[in-house]
Formats: sequence, C-alpha cells, structure tokens
Amino acid sequence: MSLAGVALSPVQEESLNFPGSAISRYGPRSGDPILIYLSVAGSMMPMHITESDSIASVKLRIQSVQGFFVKRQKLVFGGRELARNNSRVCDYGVADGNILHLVLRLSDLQGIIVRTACGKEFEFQVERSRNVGYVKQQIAKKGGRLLDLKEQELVCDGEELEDQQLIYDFCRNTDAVIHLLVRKSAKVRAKPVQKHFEVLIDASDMDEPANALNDYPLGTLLPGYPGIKQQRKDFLLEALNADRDIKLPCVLEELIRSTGQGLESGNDPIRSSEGSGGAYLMKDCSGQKYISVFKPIDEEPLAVNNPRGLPLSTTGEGLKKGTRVGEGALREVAAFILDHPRGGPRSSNSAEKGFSGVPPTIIVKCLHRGFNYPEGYEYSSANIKIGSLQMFVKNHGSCEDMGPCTFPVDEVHKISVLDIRLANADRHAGNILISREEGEDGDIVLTPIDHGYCLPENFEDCTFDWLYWPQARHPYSPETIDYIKSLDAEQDIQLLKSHGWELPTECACTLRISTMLLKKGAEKGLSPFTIGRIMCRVTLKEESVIELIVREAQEALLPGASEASFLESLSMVMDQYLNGLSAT
Ligand SMILES: Nc1ncnc2c1ncn2[C@@H]1O[C@H](COP(=O)(O)OP(=O)(O)OP(=O)(O)O)[C@@H](O)[C@H]1O
Repeated sequence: MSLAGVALSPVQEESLNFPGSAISRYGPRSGDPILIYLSVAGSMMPMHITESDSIASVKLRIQSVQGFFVKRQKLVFGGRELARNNSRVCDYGVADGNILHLVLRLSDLQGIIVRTACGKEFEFQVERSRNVGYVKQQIAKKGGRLLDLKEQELVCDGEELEDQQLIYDFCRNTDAVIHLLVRKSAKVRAKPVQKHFEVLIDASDMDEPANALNDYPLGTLLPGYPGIKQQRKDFLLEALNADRDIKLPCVLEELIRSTGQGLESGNDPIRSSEGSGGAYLMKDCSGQKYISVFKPIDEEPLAVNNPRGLPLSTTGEGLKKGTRVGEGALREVAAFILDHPRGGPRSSNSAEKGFSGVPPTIIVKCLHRGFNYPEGYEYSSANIKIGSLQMFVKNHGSCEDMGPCTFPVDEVHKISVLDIRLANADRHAGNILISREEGEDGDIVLTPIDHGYCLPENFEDCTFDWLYWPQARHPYSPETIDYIKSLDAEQDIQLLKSHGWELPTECACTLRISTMLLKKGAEKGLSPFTIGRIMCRVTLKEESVIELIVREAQEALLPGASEASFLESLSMVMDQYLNGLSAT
C-alpha cells in the first residue's frame, strides 16, 4: 500500500495518533515518525507523519482529516512554500516539533444552479463575497420577468436567508453547489442534499416590475436616492510613478480613476479569499462590477501585515527562493511592462495588450480602512499602503478548476513564453484565469495573473504547471517564434530602469539567461515543454539543467571576468546542450 493510501484511510489515521503504532501495524515505513503542528487560521493542530512522507501525502492526509481539498492547500515552513508535491518533508528540513503553516485558498466564486418548478435550469458563478440580494438579482436577470425579486424568498437549511447575508455564510464548503428549485408561491424551503443544497421557492404573481432599488446590491451609492449612502472622502488613491512628467497611459489613468470613484461611492475593498497575501477586489461606483485588484506590499506572504497568519520573514527572502518580501508589486508591474505587444515595446503613453495578456498593472499608494491594519486603523499618512493595482479580468475561474485539454494551444504558448522569459517561480494553475471571448460560447482566453515571484535572483524555485499540459508538447507557431526573436533582454532591463526599477544584478542576469534560452530553444524548434523543463528542478535538491549550464559557464571563466564574457561562455555551453536535443 502506498503512503498516500495509508494517509487516506481513517483507521490508519487513527493509528497515526499513537507514535510508533503506524510502523508496527503497517510494516516498515522509511523515515522516523515525527510530530508536527499545523497552524491554520489561528489554531494549532498536531499531526503525526514520517519524515520521508511526501508533501503530496501530507496534503492528502490534511484533506482526509480536515476536509480541505489538496488543491486548495498551501503549506509554508521556514519562510518557504512546500511547493513540490513529490519532495519529502525532510527535504524541506521539516523535523519533529516543527510548525507548518497551512494557508487555505478558498475560491472567490461559487457555482449556483437555479432550477425552476418546470425544470428549467440556470447556472452561474457568483462571488462568494456577494449577498443573497445579489443572488436574487441574478435569478431575476436570468429568468427575465419570470422571477420577481419581491417574490423570491430563499430558505436554506430550514432558515430564511436575509438579503444582506453573504454567500460565505451559508455555503461554507468551497465546492458545494446550491440548487434553487423555484416554485410559484412565496414560500421557500431548503434541505441539504449531500454537500449541495436544494432550495424550493414558490413564487405567485410573476408580472410585477422589478423594484428599482433592488436592482442595486446593498452598499451601492444611488444618485437618485439620496440618504441611502453618504459619499466619503476618507480614502486616498494615487499613482506612485517614478517620473511625474511621464503621462500615464489612458488605461492606467482610467483604472485609478474608476477605482477611486468606487471607493468614493462607499464600495469597500473586498479581500479575496484566494491567495496567500492580501489581495483586495475593488468595485466601480455602481458597486456592481469589480474593476481592479490591489495587493499591498506590507500584506505579502511573510510581510509584517500579512492577513493569512504567515510569520514574518527572518531573512527578508520571500516565499520563493531568490525573491524579496515587499518587492511583489515591482515584479507585478515589471511583468506588465515587459509583456510587449507583438509589434514591440509600448510607447510610454500606451497600454496596448501584451503578447501574453498580462492585465494592465501600476504601483499605487492607497489608504482605506478596509485593508488589514492589525494595530488598528486611523486616517493618517502612516497608514498609506503601497502596492500593485491591476485591472480586474472577468473570469469563470482559473485553470485549477478545469482540465487543460480544452485550452487553445496558442493560449498556453503565450503563457509559456512569459514564464520562461521571466523565470516565474509561481506559475501554478490557479494563477491563470479562464474567460471566454465574446459571450458564453466564445473561444477560451487565458489570462496570467500573480507575477510577484517572477525575475528571481536564481532558478531554484521555477515551476510551471503548464509543463505537463498537452499543448506544451506542440512546437511554437511561426508567429510566436517571430515574437520570441524580437525579444531583447538588454532593452528590457533599460525599459524597467526608465520606469524606476533598476533590476538588481542577479535578477538582470536571470532575465538575460532565460531570454537567451527561450530564443535559442525556439530557434531550434524546441517545444515549450522541452525548454521549460530545462528551467525546472525535478526534485527539490537536484539542480535543474539551466543551473548546471550556468555553473559550467561560470567555471569556464577566469576570476573577475566581465558580464559579457560570462554571457559568451553561457551561450557556448547552452548551444552544446541544446545541440544534443532533438527538435520539440
Ligand atoms: N487581475 C485579476 N483579475 C481577476 N481576479 C484576480 C486578478 N488578480 C487576482 N485576482 C483574484 O484574486 C485572487 C488572489 O490574487 P493572487 O493570486 O494574485 O494573490 P496571491 O496572494 O499572490 O496568491 P498566491 O497564493 O497564488 O501567490 C486570485 O486567485 C484571483 O481570484
């Protein structure tokens, strides 16, 4: 029986509560049993494992005991994410008595199925931070005049749901789906069906026009209805551009303006329940639409005001090797700046869509009581937060929620180009959003987000989830190869400098090396899989091919050799390695 199998069995789990018994009952397990503690949402849970258990098996055990799905777990120890599922806990230095931090990435979206009495079904995704009133509006919208807001009375688990109640409050299971069975009367009953809910709604008179006020979610400023919500000025939001003479591209100016209007209208930021740092969803002035995402640097993982309970970094290093706590916003913006459109780098006042589709991103200063202030909030300059503000992309979830087979090849390829080039250390499927072009039946569009761990100082933590998707085995198209040919690392370094970020030497070196690898690989007709694999370690301890190539190039140099000599040496060693590979 595999360790994973052992982990999933409740009987065996029981035995694990008594040190030593797991070994005697189930035969020898390599590695000594150890007792670790899981810190999650302020509580501490003891857990017996062996030091040679894989990260995957520990996560499976957490799933079986605590019910948190594996894909929603993020484990952190010693300031590092235990990201490699096939590595052993001891590879990460976890030992008896250690505390592991468990961050749960709950989905912001909840699937809801509405079923009418005549069997008609509507399906939609709703943000879990929305309230019941909003769900009713969605039902009314989908059902046209069939379902009037006033007639909808929702009851769940025997209790009537108030309009103000949040989806979170009555739907705690992240993967649960709410079924609404609609009937023609005002009475509604609901009963749990396994992990789903079945809600019966009886609605009588269907022909009443919708109540105008109910067309707006709670908390919306309604210009025509004074007194519902007062306008406020107790917030601040402005661009933090290095050079005030440079005019911001219109799209970024508009992003800041509309986000500011949303705050001014009293629509507070909503903290995303996904992600390991503070990420706030910002609404427009109607309160109906998310418009941007603000990620303050002091709320990054391991930063001083992290809202997910992660400890402070002791060394200043971020969750991924070769990154620094507090530099996430710079990296987010760098990814947008370097995501050149097909025609080459944007002019300073353009925000044309980039080849890989990184949403427009800018660094801003923002002050609002809705952010995380563990010491308490007051409206003062000391509480101003700096962070990245990124355009919100309407989506149907992330690539984590869906198998990769339906993703168009070019969509996967555009992400691979970005990740290889920027040596992204955090490309998990949850960081790629899925949308559809023009309506429900349009082509799938993938949008890369969360670039706070790109351009690291070294390649140690590079991981690309797309590596094992079938599209990664296809060679790049001639158009993509042309785009790759146009890339120029030196130009990119200068471009970032002109935007105020002088890349640290090591990060600039990473960009030069990875750009060189991408260009050479594409020229040789290699697939994203073959190129990407060169950059990723197979196990935690075993160096990746690119790390070996870099070392060999360095060893061939005389002490004190210049950067140019290093790049020359690197180019030769890389060629030697790539010549040994067959195309794709
Ligand atoms: N541009 C965007 N458009 C739409 N939703 C977004 C955007 N950026 C972030 N989000 C949402 O916010 C969530 C948290 O953001 P993000 O993943 O960037 O945070 P994080 O703390 O850096 O996460 P991670 O733990 O993956 O490193 C995402 O999972 C996504 O649901």
